[in-house]
Amino acid sequence: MIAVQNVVHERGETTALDGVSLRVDDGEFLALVGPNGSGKTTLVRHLNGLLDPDEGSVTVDGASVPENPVAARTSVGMVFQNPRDCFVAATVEADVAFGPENLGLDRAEIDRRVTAALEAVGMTTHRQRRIDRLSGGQQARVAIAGALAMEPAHLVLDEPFSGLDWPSRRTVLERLEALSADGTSLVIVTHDLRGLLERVDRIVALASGTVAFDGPPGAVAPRLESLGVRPC
Ligand SMILES: Nc1ncnc2c1ncn2[C@@H]1O[C@H](COP(=O)(O)OP(=O)(O)OP(=O)(O)O)[C@@H](O)[C@H]1O
Repeated sequence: MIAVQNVVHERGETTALDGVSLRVDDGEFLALVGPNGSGKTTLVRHLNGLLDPDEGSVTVDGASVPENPVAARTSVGMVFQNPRDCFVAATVEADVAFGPENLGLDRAEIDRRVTAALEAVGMTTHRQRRIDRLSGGQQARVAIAGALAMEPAHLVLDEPFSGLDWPSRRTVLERLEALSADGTSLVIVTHDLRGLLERVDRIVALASGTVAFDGPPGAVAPRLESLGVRPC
């Protein structure tokens, strides 16, 4: 379980998070929405210790994230908004294998994970290609595959669908839904709820660093426009 309690975070002159509390249970599938600058990226960066709160607490499976950032980075997988900055190897296969290799897994298990992760994002046929020769959308899919291959207990994806075509988006969503059914907790930061409203358990909307809505998708639909989210 991920638990965020009364987190305040100042970024320069801005109070990016102003007393945010949020709980994500194991297996829960949550979409985090809100207008530009509302604090979504700042919030999710607290979940694996990339940022520390000025006030309040963040725990993952009962352990304080600021006190155990290495453990948090293992149990909370993260797909960043700009995947280009995060590749560590030259080819698709080597990049997706990098995380599992660092977990010390044997070759057969690494191969199984790489194969499954590339299949989940529709990139099987690109396995041997150089990442710098891929399109932006293909690179975004490799970044998602890299996180999937870690098989983390919790997975956070910050705007994972920018640049993904509809078939890739649907394939990834189906895989995420299956992961959630198997007990992985999922947080997706997005401006676009297409294909998500019927899949997620909860929507959380931020506005000016505070939680403006936290509830089931059925309850958010009439309020989407006022929450700064495109109605589906
Ligand atoms: N590195 C930084 N230094 C100073 N202020 C920052 C920094 N990063 C973000 N901010 C400020 O913190 C606030 C929250 O930004 P954040 O990136 O968390 O919003 P967001 O909801 O993810 O936005 P978007 O939808 O545009 O990605 C904004 O007012 C932003 O200007």
